[in-house]
Amino acid sequence: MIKFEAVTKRFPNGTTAVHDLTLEMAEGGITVLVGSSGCGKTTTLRMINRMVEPTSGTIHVGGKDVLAQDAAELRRSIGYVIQQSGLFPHRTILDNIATVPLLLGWGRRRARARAAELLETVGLPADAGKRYPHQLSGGQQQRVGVARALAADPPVLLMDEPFGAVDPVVRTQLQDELLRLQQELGKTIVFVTHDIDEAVRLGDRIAMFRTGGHLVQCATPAELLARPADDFVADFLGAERGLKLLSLSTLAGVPQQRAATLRSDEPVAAAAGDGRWQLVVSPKGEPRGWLDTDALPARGVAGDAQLLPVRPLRDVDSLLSALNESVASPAGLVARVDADGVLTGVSAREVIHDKAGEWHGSAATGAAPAPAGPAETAASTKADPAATTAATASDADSPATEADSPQAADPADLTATGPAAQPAEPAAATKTDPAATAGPDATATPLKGGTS
Ligand SMILES: Nc1ncnc2c1ncn2[C@@H]1O[C@H](COP(=O)(O)OP(=O)(O)OP(=O)(O)O)[C@@H](O)[C@H]1O
Repeated sequence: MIKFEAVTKRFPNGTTAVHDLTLEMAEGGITVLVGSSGCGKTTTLRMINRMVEPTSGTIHVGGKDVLAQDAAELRRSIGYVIQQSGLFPHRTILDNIATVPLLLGWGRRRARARAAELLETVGLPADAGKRYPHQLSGGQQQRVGVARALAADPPVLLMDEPFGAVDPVVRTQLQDELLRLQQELGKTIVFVTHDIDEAVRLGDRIAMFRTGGHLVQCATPAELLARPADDFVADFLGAERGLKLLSLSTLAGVPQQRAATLRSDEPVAAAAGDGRWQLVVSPKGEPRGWLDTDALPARGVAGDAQLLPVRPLRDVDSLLSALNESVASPAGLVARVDADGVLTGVSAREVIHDKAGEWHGSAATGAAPAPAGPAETAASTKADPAATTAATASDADSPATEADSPQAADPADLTATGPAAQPAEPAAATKTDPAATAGPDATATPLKGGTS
């Protein structure tokens, strides 16, 4: 969908921001550009919609040379989302979202109807449409920024650190939303971030740059983590890259075994001889907590206060979560539940660790990763709901396979003159210059799912 061929960008002050870049970005995928500050990510992104003109080389979008197209038209046809959302402060949310359709001459009624539809798409309530940007939280504003970029249904979205200014919780929510939307819409997305975790979570492919605008490696997240091209990439990925790799596989292929359970909503009487750790479940079968029977007087009665916390995981949860939980679990067992939260079995720490090692090995050798689909955990993994006790923790080894700012531009100017009136590359324009990033065309044009 997007093809860079021998592209170089040298700014008038002599800085080479991008050096001889040849890179292809697949249709319908998320390509994440990562690298340390000043390595040319934003410049690369902005050359796609000609907010920055390449010094040499060619860029094709959808088979067409961008330099052969009208710059303003090109910008309106490509979604663009920036860090500070770049909303117009004196325009309502609906009008902000409707900006590009209006510029494209859709007519007010149709443009607003589309804007209202998009509010819902990005998970905002309908009444948010009447508000002004300052009346929304930062995270909500970013959603509006995404909605605005999607307004004219562009095939390509450019996203420049769109979630950089929100707290980690909101950031994760926005990433989830983006992945959900991407499954629905299948856009070609180019996403800039300096956060490698974000890149691993979102990217189908990750392009890593180093200072001077050099592309060092472009690969899938698993390839990158398992086989970094050089020390620079390995350092950037960090000492925990082996663990990060585990975030890319799920628990689905990990064998389960039946759990020693006690079914009760009430304080429970621990039965002797059932092993040290028992999982107390509700009458419906939802895990409530671990019970250490050794800590009880013989045949003693346990109240909720004696239950140790359990954090059950589903098949879609990552191996990383499983490893983490297996370490945290007092029993060394991970409780597994189905989509309704009902216990299906437990997996032992050792089993999870082995699976993690296998996954790492296959990624490192480039072998196709074992499919981690739910099929591997057959329904037979379910513990018998009628059972109050079954295997004990000591059975763990058994192979239980049963188991930019709004001030940027005056909206009036926008509608009057259209984005085309803005120079593609304003003097001294940098990505922190709101006027450069949130100009009408900027707004006119600037959004993959994962396991937890
Ligand atoms: N308009 C400009 N004029 C001169 N130099 C520029 C201009 N825009 C960017 N640069 C320089 O080009 C290099 C690449 O900048 P760019 O913004 O593309 O990097 P980046 O990887 O996106 O950085 P960051 O992660 O800090 O946002 C930097 O050295 C920057 O100072």
